[in-house]
Amino acid sequence: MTDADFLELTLAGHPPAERWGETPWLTWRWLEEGVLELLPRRPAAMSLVLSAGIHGNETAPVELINLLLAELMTGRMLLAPRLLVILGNPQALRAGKRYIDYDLNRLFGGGGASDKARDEANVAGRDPAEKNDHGLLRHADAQPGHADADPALPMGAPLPQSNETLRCRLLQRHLGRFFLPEDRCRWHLDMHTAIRGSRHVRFGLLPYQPGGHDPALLHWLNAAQLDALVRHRAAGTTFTHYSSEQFSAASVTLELGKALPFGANDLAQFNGVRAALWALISGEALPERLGPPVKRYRVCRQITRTQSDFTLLIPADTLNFTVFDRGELLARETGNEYRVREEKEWVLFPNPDVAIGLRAGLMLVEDEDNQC
Ligand SMILES: O=C(O)CCC(=O)N[C@@H](CCC(=O)O)C(=O)O
Ligand SMILES: [Zn+2]
Repeated sequence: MTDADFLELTLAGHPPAERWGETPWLTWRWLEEGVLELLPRRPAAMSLVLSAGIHGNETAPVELINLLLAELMTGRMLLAPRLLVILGNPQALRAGKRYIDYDLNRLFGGGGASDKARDEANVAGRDPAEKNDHGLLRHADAQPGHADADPALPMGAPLPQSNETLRCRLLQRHLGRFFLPEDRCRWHLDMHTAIRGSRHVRFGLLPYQPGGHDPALLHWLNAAQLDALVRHRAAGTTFTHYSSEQFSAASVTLELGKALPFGANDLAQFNGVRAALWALISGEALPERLGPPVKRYRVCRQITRTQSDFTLLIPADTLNFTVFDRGELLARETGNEYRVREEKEWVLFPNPDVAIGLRAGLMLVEDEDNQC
């Protein structure tokens, strides 16, 4: 595959003619569509999962990964960690859609706690009582391809098999196989882009980690010149929650700009992330932090759509990280109103087009105590 291109092959739906190969620094294996393992010849101090394209319309990080692979596969770049590269949802990437049947990033860990439980846990700042039941993908955490949940499927019912339920199980199996019991350092960087524009263009979301976050990961995020970091305060069903909870990986979801089609991205916006990623992978020193310190937030509440008449009152052109004042009405539905409770709250990922039971937005407060 040295001259071929991982992304091109994945989009074409063809495996490479050769399914393994080597350079002076590494050996590689195409494990299956969108899953490539690269192992350094020298002993590695880290096992790193690098994923993108969990949502098929989020293309900039996929292009970044492809540039990185071109360097590695031609022997121009050294490889320091054991590396598993994942293009999360090849069918959705081909279709240029967030997902085909369900939102893949609401399926990991078997569903488990409902979004309602996460909402309550965010307020209380604790893990929801309901924990994951592995292997069973449940309706409460899946997002059908239309705004309303399928009425034939009661909340909590097992999901029918689909592109995303299958892909989720497969990716979970790959993580289980890739991470080794003897690993001393496991990282997972899952790269996304936001649907709407953001006041902070490059930011990270740290999954809930009761024991706190790995200082080496926080240092790397700083060196990657991120503008902001958001700390989740409840367990979730994202890929990074899964790797963090199941494998004690230092995991982060990176959000790089706004979702655009392949070829329309300005990758120069992500030069900082690119430099830090290249340094991590080639085992070189991390770049210095430039500019102002990372702005820190934590999730204080999740807005969850629970009724069919749910109305989000946040205007469609509102940027992520727009601030709202105490008392402002954000959303309403029968029996429920979402108003800003804290003196100031910042909105993230407001989305009226989600299924009943799912997250329609996150509300954040500043997290200036640096307790990430
Ligand atoms: O812009 C949006 O509304 C969504 C962008 C996106 O896909 N974000 C991830 C964040 C995962 C997390 O909360 O850690 C997602 O929604 O899955
Ligand atoms: Zn995404």
